[in-house]
Amino acid sequence: MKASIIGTTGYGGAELLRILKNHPEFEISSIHSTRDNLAISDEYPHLIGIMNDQLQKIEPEKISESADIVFLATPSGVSGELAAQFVNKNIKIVDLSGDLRLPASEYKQWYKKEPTSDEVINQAVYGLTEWNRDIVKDSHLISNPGCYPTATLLGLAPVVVEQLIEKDQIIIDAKSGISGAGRSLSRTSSFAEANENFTAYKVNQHQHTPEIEQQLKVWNKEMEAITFTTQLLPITRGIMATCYVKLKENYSTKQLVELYEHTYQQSPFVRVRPVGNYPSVKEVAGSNYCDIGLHIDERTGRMTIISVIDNLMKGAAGQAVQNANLMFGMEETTGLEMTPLYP
Ligand SMILES: NC(=O)C1=CN([C@@H]2O[C@H](COP(=O)(O)OP(=O)(O)OC[C@H]3O[C@@H](n4cnc5c(N)ncnc54)[C@H](OP(=O)(O)O)[C@@H]3O)[C@@H](O)[C@H]2O)C=CC1
Ligand SMILES: CC(=O)N[C@@H](CCC(=O)OP(=O)(O)O)C(=O)O
Repeated sequence: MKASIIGTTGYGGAELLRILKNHPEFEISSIHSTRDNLAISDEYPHLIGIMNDQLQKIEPEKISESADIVFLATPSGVSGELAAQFVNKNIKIVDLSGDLRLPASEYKQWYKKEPTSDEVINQAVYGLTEWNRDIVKDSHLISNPGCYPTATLLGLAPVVVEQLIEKDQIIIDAKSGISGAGRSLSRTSSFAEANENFTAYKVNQHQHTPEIEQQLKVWNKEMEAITFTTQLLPITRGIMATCYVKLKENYSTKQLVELYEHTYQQSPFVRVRPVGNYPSVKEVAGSNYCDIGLHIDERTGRMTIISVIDNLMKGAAGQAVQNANLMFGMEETTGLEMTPLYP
């Protein structure tokens, strides 16, 4: 199967290259950039001797004639326009941006950008793979989830689906490594500002808030607004979402660990930790795993759920390929069974 990548020079694009270069079924047929005078190894010297392909112009007509799938690793605001140019062509599409995840009116409110048309958005299937395998398989257009929503939703799903928690008491304390902000330079992600620092940002205003709420409502339409805080960790990769929920009845930690194990027993990329064991971001770095640990505080009736992913893998390119695998009838693990890079 032939795959093209647009936005190749970004971090998500580079991670797609790393995965697809070693994928047994996908072959990278073309890589694209707005700067088509470069070879990818000019932009990324770590690829010298591995991949020296020339970056090409972004020409949807040509790409859809030569590839079976295109990955849009482009910024929000750009991806939607590109998706609109591919949807009626004979090519499958996986978009890594936020452009297709929300209805147009809500997108405008949270992203403060012009949305693409509802006609395109409505064709997209939300690619939270573990919960949407059946619709992902039959889709031609995938809206890949955001990095924070992936960690958060996989952590919350079992207790929301089983309706074990209060509908208006979810608090999510989330932290991301700096690669989550992409490769462009900015003051907040510069070394001097981020190193040995720890900063909260977009408090109660993060664009992933409605994406999380929307999916919680799919699982249980009674669910109400969440409290969501995002923070910048001085590490390169990794997200930890610590979720606090209020249980409706008394359960032991062991009972809920068993529920999580049961829920995810057919999900090779979700690893539930045993009682008393909590994951760290390093333990999933470079891999497509989402590791989840949990504990119930019997004094307060609250449960703490700790969910970690690598933002560039399960939070972006890894999940994108997981979805692409299903779209072409492959095992979802194909080309994605990397062991985490440790230490
Ligand atoms: N980083 C992460 O952890 C995650 C990222 N995402 C999403 O994935 C997408 C890619 O993210 P990331 O790789 O981090 O971002 P980067 O900023 O690192 O890269 C984005 C790339 O998009 C290309 N681009 C920029 N403007 C345009 C344009 N007008 N037309 C076409 N291409 C353009 C650029 O390539 P060039 O200059 O070569 O054209 C750039 O390298 C974003 O939508 C992001 O929100 C989702 C989950 C996690
Ligand atoms: C650390 C950091 O800055 N992360 C980014 C994640 C952006 C992202 O993934 O954007 P989408 O909305 O397109 O998914 C942020 O919090 O905005």
